[in-house]
Amino acid sequence: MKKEGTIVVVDDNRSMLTAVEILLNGIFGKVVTLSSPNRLLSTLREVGADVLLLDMNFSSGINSGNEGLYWLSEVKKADPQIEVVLFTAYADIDLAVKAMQRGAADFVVKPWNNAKLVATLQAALALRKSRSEAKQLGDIKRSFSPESSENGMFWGTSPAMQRLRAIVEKVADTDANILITGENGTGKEMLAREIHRLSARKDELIVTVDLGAIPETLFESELFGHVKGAFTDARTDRAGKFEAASNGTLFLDEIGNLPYHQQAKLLTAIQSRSIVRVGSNTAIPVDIRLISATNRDLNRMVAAGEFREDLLYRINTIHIEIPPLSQRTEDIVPLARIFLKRYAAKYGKTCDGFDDGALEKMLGHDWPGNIRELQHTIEKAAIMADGDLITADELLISRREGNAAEQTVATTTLEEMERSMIAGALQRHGGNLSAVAAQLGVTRQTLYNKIKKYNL
Ligand SMILES: Nc1ncnc2c1ncn2[C@@H]1O[C@H](COP(=O)(O)OP(=O)(O)OP(=O)(O)O)[C@@H](O)[C@H]1O
Repeated sequence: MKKEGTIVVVDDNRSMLTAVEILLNGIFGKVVTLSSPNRLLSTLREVGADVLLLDMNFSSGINSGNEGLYWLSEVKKADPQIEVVLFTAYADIDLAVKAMQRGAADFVVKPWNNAKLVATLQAALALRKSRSEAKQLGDIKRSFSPESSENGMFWGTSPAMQRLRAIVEKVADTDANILITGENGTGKEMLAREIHRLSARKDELIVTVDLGAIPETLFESELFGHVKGAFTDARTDRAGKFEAASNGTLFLDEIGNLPYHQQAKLLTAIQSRSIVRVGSNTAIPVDIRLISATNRDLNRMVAAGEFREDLLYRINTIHIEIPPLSQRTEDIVPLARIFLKRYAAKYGKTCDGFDDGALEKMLGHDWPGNIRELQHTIEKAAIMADGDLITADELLISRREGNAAEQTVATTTLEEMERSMIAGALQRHGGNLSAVAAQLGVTRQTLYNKIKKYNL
């Protein structure tokens, strides 16, 4: 067989490096070894690497795999086409999942099996070739079709979603303000985008504002813009989200998190259909279609004096409540199949279905994190999958069992665990919400909600 492909191997254990070099030299076109990642980026460039075999832990660092993750992202930044296979002494599923989510092609656990290591590197090399061909093809295709419906919304067959779909089809093409409610991860943002796509404004922008995530001091300038000199950092005139969304759709996510005193400013803009940039006196007309979303009970908040009734009245001309996944069980398996197809393609896996045990496990779980939880579970399963069918063991979900009293105890413990995990991550990342959200695998919004919930 023709020897091809350039493989770079980085590991600080020299005897291991020699063993791998001898093994791979007989199989690949060129093998380059490095005992430290210091010159990694320049070496990859100089030798034109196809695949990098990267150790997750270097003896100088802590054995947390962070150094490997760091180099993985540096390499992908420098050349997204290089395939990276991670070498780890720890059969740590979470680390492997994290690495693959950040673009690694696969991972091999030490002590390694020679045949498995070679097969994994060969698969990564083949992946690199087919990706670069697909990229060329994709570039050509994209130039002909500007819209991609690849990750579109799945409605499913449950009566609840069918009813909801009928409402959406009726109202999408009007300018009615829509309020979408539902638990975390039920697909509120996805539905907002679908409504925009079905509306006459579909060729204009849908601009999303995460109301829970804007610092109080920046609220007005983010939403309404500012003029030069309005405050110290205002060096130029700048439009806000309302103006950016003009002629299109403004999606106000987590509207229930908007502090009370700012609700009046939002109401004024919606009512007058105009905004005034901070530091200016001139009203600028804006033509927006408003969609808002929250997982909180706004009627209860109104009753508790936390949400303005007049604002609620304005934003919920049409109210759509998305049911939790546990109330649309007929949609679980079809959704899981959609996600499996997506992630098997992403991670170059051949699995294309679930065995009976996996189906039973999926249907027996109540999915408190809804579609997002299902999606993450299937992504992890696709990463871990070895065969053609996903098995129950590859679906890493926790069953909720036991009587009600036991469940309460379990929930409290889980909440405590969650609180301390978030608190720890916040401390580690110096309060940087984006970094914490990325580490914990949740959206900034979910993180924000939990920070509020746990008073962190
Ligand atoms: N009907 C659907 N079909 C396919 N994928 C979906 C559907 N609904 C949600 N998803 C996927 O589930 C994930 C969560 O969806 P989304 O962010 O819209 O939920 P959300 O209710 O806005 O969550 P949160 O309240 O936490 O912000 C996304 O990755 C989305 O792509």
